[in-house]
Amino acid sequence: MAMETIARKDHAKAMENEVKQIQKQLRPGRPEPPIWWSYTSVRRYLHAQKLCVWSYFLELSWVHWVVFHTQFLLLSILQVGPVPQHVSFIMDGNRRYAKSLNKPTKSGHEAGAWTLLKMLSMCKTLGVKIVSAYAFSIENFNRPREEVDLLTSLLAEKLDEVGRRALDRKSELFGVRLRVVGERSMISKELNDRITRVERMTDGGDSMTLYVCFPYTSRNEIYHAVYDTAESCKYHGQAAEDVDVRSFTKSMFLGDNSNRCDLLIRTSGHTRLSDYMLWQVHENGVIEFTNTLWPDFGFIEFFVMLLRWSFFACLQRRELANVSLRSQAFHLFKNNLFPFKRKPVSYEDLPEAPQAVSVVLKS
Ligand SMILES: CC(C)=CCC/C(C)=C/CC/C(C)=C/COP(=O)(O)OP(=O)(O)O
Repeated sequence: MAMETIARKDHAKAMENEVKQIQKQLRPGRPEPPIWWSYTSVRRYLHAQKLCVWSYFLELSWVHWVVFHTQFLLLSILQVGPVPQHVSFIMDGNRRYAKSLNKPTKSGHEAGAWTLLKMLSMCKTLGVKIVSAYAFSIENFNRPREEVDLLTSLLAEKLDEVGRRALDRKSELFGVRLRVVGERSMISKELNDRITRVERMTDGGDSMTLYVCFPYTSRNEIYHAVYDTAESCKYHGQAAEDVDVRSFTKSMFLGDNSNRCDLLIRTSGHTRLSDYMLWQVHENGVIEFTNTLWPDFGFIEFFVMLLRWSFFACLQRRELANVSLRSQAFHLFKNNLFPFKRKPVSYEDLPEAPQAVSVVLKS
């Protein structure tokens, strides 16, 4: 037992040293290429329509500059309204994308990984605090061996890249904290160690958390939460009544962030959840489906979804505050057109505060 503890401590120490070394190597600015909020799908459309000249025009650096700043401006406008706290993606359609271009499956998954980086960069600019992505479901282990190996090695590679960018001050992803959640007992020890290393590297990130679900299914997560809760009750001698939704939610893979998925997006035309985020999408959460294949999913479509979400969040909040659109418009006009000063009310004139207040949400 003692030997085992010593060995575990040695292993943890060795990993910590390795992380420090990587951080040291990364610090003296070896910048990654910028993640342009590129317009791949627009360019692909132009190529398909044989409008290649326009496509080359989009490649010009000053056009890039204009597009980048327009996108930045639009996101800044969006920030005026409510912004989703947690955005989640079901990244579907990578293989169909590769097939449509007569390319190997690998290039589809690589393009998909790049799209995820683009979405991360956009979400971070917007101020989204949590992003999660379905990178691999437990059922995906039934795919051909070569594809499973390809996906696992791509994931390891891309996680390193996210880690590097998260530590690079010049990168759009600086300050991102990375977590890989799911049935990690199903992946090899080497990959688990590599993931843990990147997780530790990005531990200090406080601008956004990225949860990569790998290998994951919601039912498996719920099973683990039930199991852990039962075990904890047994250990602490608690009764079933002591378990509430809040503590149960906390014991899920996403911990404190398990109950807050505001916007879930699934690409490629399938309108099902495929056992993903069943617990996390809360009562006011919105699910968006689009026919676009994941690697083609770009700024415009994402922006429209965010705008729609923001609009409905505004309506919901107004409904909760019990203020009608008409009365809001009336007050807006009244206050702006006839800005009469109200008579000041002295503190003594106010009625006495009630002894107790009960707040009930109107159904
Ligand atoms: C940084 C990081 C975490 C990268 C993740 C890499 C990545 C994009 C993984 C997605 C893998 C996947 C199973 C996609 C589903 O498309 P599909 O293969 O089911 O395509 P299809 O619907 O066309 O068959």
